[in-house]
Amino acid sequence: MVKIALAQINPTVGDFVGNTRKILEFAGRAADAGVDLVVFPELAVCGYPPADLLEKRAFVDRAGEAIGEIQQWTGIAGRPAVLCGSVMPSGVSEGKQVRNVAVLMQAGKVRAVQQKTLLPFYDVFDEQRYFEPATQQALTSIMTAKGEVPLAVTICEDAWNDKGFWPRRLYAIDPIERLMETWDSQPESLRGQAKVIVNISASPFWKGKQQVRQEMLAALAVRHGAVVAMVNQVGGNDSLIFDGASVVMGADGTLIGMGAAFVEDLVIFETGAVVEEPTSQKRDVGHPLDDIKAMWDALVLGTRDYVRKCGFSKAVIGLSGGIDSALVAAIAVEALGAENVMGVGMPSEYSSEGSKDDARVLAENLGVRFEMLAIHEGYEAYMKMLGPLFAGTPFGLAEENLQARIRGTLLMALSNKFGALVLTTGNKSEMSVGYCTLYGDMVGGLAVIADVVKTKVYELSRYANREREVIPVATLEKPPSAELRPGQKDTDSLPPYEVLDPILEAYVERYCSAEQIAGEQKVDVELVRQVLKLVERSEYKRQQAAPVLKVTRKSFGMGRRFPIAAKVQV
Ligand SMILES: Nc1ncnc2c1ncn2[C@@H]1O[C@H](COP(=O)(O)OP(=O)(O)OC[C@H]2O[C@@H]([n+]3cccc(C(=O)O)c3)[C@H](O)[C@@H]2O)[C@@H](O)[C@H]1O
Ligand SMILES: Nc1ncnc2c1ncn2[C@@H]1O[C@H](COP(=O)(O)OP(=O)(O)OP(=O)(O)O)[C@@H](O)[C@H]1O
Ligand SMILES: NC(=O)CC[C@H](N)C(=O)O
Repeated sequence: MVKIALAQINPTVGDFVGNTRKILEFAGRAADAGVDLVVFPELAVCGYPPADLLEKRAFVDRAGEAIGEIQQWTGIAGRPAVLCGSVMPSGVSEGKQVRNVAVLMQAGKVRAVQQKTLLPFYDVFDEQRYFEPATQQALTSIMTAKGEVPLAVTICEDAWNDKGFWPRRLYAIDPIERLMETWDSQPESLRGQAKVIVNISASPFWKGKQQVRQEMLAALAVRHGAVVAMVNQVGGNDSLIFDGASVVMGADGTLIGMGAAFVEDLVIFETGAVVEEPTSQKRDVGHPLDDIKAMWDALVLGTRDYVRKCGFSKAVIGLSGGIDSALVAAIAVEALGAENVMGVGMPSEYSSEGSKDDARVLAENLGVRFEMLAIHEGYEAYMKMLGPLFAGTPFGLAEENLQARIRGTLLMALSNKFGALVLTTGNKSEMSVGYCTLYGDMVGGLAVIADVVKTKVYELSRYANREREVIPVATLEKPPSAELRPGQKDTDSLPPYEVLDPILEAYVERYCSAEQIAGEQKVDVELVRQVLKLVERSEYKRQQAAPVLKVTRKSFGMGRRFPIAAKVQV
């Protein structure tokens, strides 16, 4: 019988002092609950993903010092063992300098160090760039009042290669299978005990991911007849949002415990020869996972953590009266508080009265400060300067984009003056086809909804209105328009979003061909090709864009790398 706590914490990358303090605080709470072992996520002492910070020797040394402090904490009698993710020198003369490890500490000593075996290298992950993989796995154990309890310790991706679950596996090795084989060759006294697989993770969110994790861990539990306990990091680190939602699976594959999603949590469960009910929260267990709610919560957490971990508390947003800026403002208010969000209306001569009113009503509904800065005079001044060069040319994109750029300049001026981060409002549909202006509406520090296609922007906006009308109905109902020339509508340049979005999802997220998409969506292949050409032609914009909060399997940014100066056939 062993009592284990999963400490689902929100570390900040590189903040060894703050992270260690948090680890010891959670360890203390777990100790008060009388657990034998408290488990922290992958790389908990330094935060995940540390990226090229791992190449700095001082960074790795500081991780060692943090582990030393935690080890010391376990030295006081009656305190639980601690299993914690860290980085350590690999000590090999050939190969990578560092290793990604789970360190088991008890009674003031390091009892075991298990190195990560499977290093993910796809999408947003780049672990093979830094870490030396483990070549072997060993069972470990902790001492409890009732004797020695064996444990199979793994690190995140180590659990993601089960042959029974994945139709095509990425790696030839299955560390869990190896550990379970070792289990069966243990001395009789240990072999008789319930099998426990502990997985320390930093597993970022995307829509549908919680379901995949639960199904995968359930499959592992059943195949090996083991309790599987996965502790996940929580919090936003740049583009990645970690949802927590740590999981305890019974040996029969039923979900017996789960951490709350998108907040820190401590999940405590007991297990022995017979799996018992967890003693901790059973929140979320058995509830259907709602994609829109999960995306909303993810965007709120991602925005809050990005702004705060970058040292800001306030945000400024251009409010056009349109749906994108309205949604971003609603997310920002939930993330930062209304008192920390400022909305700015910047009408031009092409802005409709309705749009100006909608922006004001939105700000009132949200309770945020709202200022109006008309851009007409500034626009006239620019046109006067450019007059000699533009003489004789028709009004066109240059003049349209100038309006967006004046707005961008004003927002950045407000940011500089008042120390508020500019939140950029472009959605994934626009970012895909390049329907946005460089140094104009693309300015800003964080692209909050650039992984949300326009049709989902509407769904999220309706979710924002779940309790009361926050986003004005007029904003939800009017046809999308950039209002950069008289009577402009998005559909002048693009197919309707109901047609466009499925094409984009198929191409951007699943890499389907034009023919596949045309067949799948029952649309003209030439229309599909036109859209795909826009996507290919606007890669340069995406590579200059602010970091995008990732909420789908394939978002723009570090997990989707395409050349710019290339000739791509679609
Ligand atoms: N390969 C490359 N690498 C680096 N830079 C490259 C480039 N190709 C062009 N460029 C540069 O980019 C410029 C063109 O890009 P850019 O100036 O941004 O503008 P552009 O893409 O020509 O126009 C912006 C489009 O977005 C629409 N818009 C704007 C604002 C808001 C919204 C909305 O609904 O939210 C829509 C607008 O109606 C228009 O259709 C070129 O003049 C050139 O300087
Ligand atoms: N009149 C305006 N006042 C303030 N900000 C504006 C104005 N027009 C555009 N912006 C800013 O530029 C962004 C791009 O807006 P635009 O209206 O061109 O396109 P959109 O994609 O329809 O966005 P939205 O749905 O927010 O209107 C807006 O989200 C907003 O942040
Ligand atoms: N940190 C990791 O090893 C993460 C990889 C894992 N497949 C996940 O997405 O959860």
